[in-house]
Order: sequence, then C-alpha cells, then structure tokens
Amino acid sequence: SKKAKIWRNGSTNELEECHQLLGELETHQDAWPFLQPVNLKTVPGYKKIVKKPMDFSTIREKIINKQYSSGEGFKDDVNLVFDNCERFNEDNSEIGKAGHIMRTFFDKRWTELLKRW
Ligand SMILES: Cc1nnc(-c2cnn(C)c2N)n1CCCn1ccnc1
Repeated sequence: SKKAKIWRNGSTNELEECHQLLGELETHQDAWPFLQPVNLKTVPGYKKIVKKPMDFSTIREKIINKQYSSGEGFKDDVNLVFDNCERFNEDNSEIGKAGHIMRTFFDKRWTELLKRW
C-alpha cells in the first residue's frame, strides 16, 4: 500500500486534513474574493502593492503537487491570502469584510486541527 507520509510531528494525516480544510474554505459563502488569483492585468495597483499574491486555487494546486512539506506551509499560504486582502482593501469594504470573516473561520478550524495533531 502507499507508504504513509510521517509528518515532522508524527501525524500521518496532516496534509489530508489540510486538503479537507481547504475544501471548507472554498465552499464558505464569503470565499468568493479568494477562489481565483487576482487578475494582475486588470486590477490597478495590485501587482505593485501585493508582493506575493496567493489564492485558494493556487493552494489547491500546491497540495496536489505535494509542494507543502508540512501543514505549516499550508497555514502560511492561507494567512498570506488574508494578509494580502488587508493590505489592498479597506476593512469596511465588501472584500475587506469577507477577508476578516474568512480569517476568523480559518483560525478557529486551524486551532481545532492543531489540538488533534
Ligand atoms: C482578493 C482580492 N483583493 N482585492 C481584490 C480586488 C479585485 N478588484 N478590486 C477592485 C479589488 N479590490 N480581490 C479580488 C476580488 C475578486 N473578485 C471576485 C469577484 N469579485 C471580485
């Protein structure tokens, strides 16, 4: 059978749980701004202001291509999505509000996962 990958902390399902949590993020009602990469050709200023663009579809590709060596790299990219959102959007804008809601949702679920690893 496929050799289970042992993560640094001994968990064998860390990456699978990240994949499942990504699914929860993608299906959240406030996920709409973050599903696809921001279009750097049509959104004025974004390319200059946001040094490391990130979005949920890119994170999905990275999971599928085994580009995360631990859940930590996954967590860092998810936080990058929300940090980019705060940098480019006012807190009280529609996209800014969605970013805060999604970050709160992620932080709660991530804390729950860490308790289980
Ligand atoms: C994510 C994200 N952060 N800022 C933007 C954005 C795109 N255009 N403008 C004027 C922004 N502030 N986005 C992408 C939002 C993508 N989107 C999807 C449906 N409507 C907007």
